[in-house]
Amino acid sequence: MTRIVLASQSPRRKKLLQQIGLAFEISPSDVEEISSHTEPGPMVEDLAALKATDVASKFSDSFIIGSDTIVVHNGEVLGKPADADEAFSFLSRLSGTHHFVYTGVAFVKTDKNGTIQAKHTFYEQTKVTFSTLGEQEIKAYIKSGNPMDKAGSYGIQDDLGALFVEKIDGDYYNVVGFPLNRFYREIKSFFPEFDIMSS
Ligand SMILES: Cc1cn([C@H]2C[C@H](O)[C@@H](COP(=O)(O)OP(=O)(O)OP(=O)(O)O)O2)c(=O)[nH]c1=O
Repeated sequence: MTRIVLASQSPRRKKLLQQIGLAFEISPSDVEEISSHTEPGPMVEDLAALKATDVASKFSDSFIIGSDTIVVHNGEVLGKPADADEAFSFLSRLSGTHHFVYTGVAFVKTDKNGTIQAKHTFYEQTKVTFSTLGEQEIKAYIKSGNPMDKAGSYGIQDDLGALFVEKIDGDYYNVVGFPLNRFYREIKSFFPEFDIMSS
């Protein structure tokens, strides 16, 4: 059976793929995350493909999955905050307004010689609306440490992060970092040999 490799260090992505019963290995990529694309959708697809392709060079006869998540507020991309001050600035901007979370996913298939046989990418978008946050609430959340490794400085799945989200339009799991429903649909269309339900 073809080996499945998740090219990600994200504990959330690991948990979500375990949740659907997929058997996979983890091999994070340390490729520099720079894209020439400026539109968010193509940008996250490109970054996901960069990660998957980087890891693909180490695995023959494998199916490699890469992913990337960003937050876009008023047309501006918010990645992971550099420090607590930037986390404060990001969360202040998200307060009382909506933003979009984009996650790109890339599948790369390698053959027995390690050559890339197929590559497929897609992205999913979810609209998230925050309620109005007070300065003290933002500071308390930053103190918990949870925002620091997350795009836009929050985790919808965090104990306190969840309190800020008024509503979402789209896939919740896309916000967490991996769009499970779209992933399933794309696999069924493009790689029907992967029968997730009986893997
Ligand atoms: C908006 C949001 C993001 N995130 C996370 C998902 C991603 O892990 C992270 C965005 O950073 P990414 O660069 O997409 O991923 P990563 O660095 O964690 O892992 P890797 O590059 O190895 O795949 O933000 C949440 O966990 N919850 C949220 O609500």
